Amino acid sequence: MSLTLPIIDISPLASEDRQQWQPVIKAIDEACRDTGFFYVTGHGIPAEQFAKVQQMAGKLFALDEAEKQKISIQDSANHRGWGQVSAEQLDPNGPKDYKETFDMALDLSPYHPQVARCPDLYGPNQYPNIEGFVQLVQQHYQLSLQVGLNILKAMALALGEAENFFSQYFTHPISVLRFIHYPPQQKSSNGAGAHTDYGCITLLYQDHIGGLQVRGRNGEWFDAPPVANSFVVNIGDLMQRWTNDCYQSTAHRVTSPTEQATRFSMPFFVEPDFDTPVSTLASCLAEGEASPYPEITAGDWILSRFSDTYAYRNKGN
Ligand SMILES: O=C(O)CCC(=O)C(=O)O
Ligand SMILES: [Fe+2]
Repeated sequence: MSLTLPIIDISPLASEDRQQWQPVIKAIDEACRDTGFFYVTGHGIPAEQFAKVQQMAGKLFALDEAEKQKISIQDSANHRGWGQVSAEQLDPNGPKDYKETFDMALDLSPYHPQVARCPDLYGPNQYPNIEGFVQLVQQHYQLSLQVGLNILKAMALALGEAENFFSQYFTHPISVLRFIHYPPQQKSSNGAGAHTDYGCITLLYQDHIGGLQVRGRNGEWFDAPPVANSFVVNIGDLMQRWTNDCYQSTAHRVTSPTEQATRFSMPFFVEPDFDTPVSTLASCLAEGEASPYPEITAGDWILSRFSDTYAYRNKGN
């Protein structure tokens, strides 16, 4: 089944002329209130940058298992590094995910005050020993964050807030850049189980292989095929809560490639500072309506969702 997701050129958001933002704000608002999934182009990251990062990720996944084990996410207190195939199970009722992963985020020394505040999410990254790796992924993290903040600017304005409403909470963001490698399987089967994302929004770069599927509001699954030089953007659960369900997170899943193809994707999970107070936006409540969601910090919310997904995090290590 196919359902066409909107493709929104966000390049006008970089203009000094705020009038030019209006059609983009409107298109993003409509997409967020509808399927909660859309493509963005005109984000400013050149195709060559993605090619470089994908090549670097290929070097990482091609390392010997023993080398990758040295940076295992299971040995990281703050969820960084390499995750082996089947470490994750996004759909608690489905099979384990047939994918390997690498997670990186803000690199803070263990003595940074934020680490004391939340050692589960802040702290050092774990990097492979590959020339140029650290510099490239850190640069890519910053570029992705800027795109995320630009989209959040449009969302804030659409929701009747100041343009920096969301970006004010990105001093020490818990946003994560993730590489995913989906090895081929014999027959078409689960690569990543059905799930919603936890945070504000996700920017997903996917290569040309395909396999991403989105559950429409009518409950049917449809393909979200690759679109060159785009991000697929979707709403996460934290944003759903923040907006009192005006913007809803949408379930999605990935089917493994078959035959000899391997798939690469790279989500960037846009998540604010750990201590961000998340309480329902006034514009998302009817007059006199009490919010159904008590205030929570962004970090406490993300942590509660993590423990549902990763078995190893519940085993005391
Ligand atoms: O690999 C993909 O296309 C999607 C991955 C995903 O949904 C996730 O990691 O949350
Ligand atoms: Fe996802």
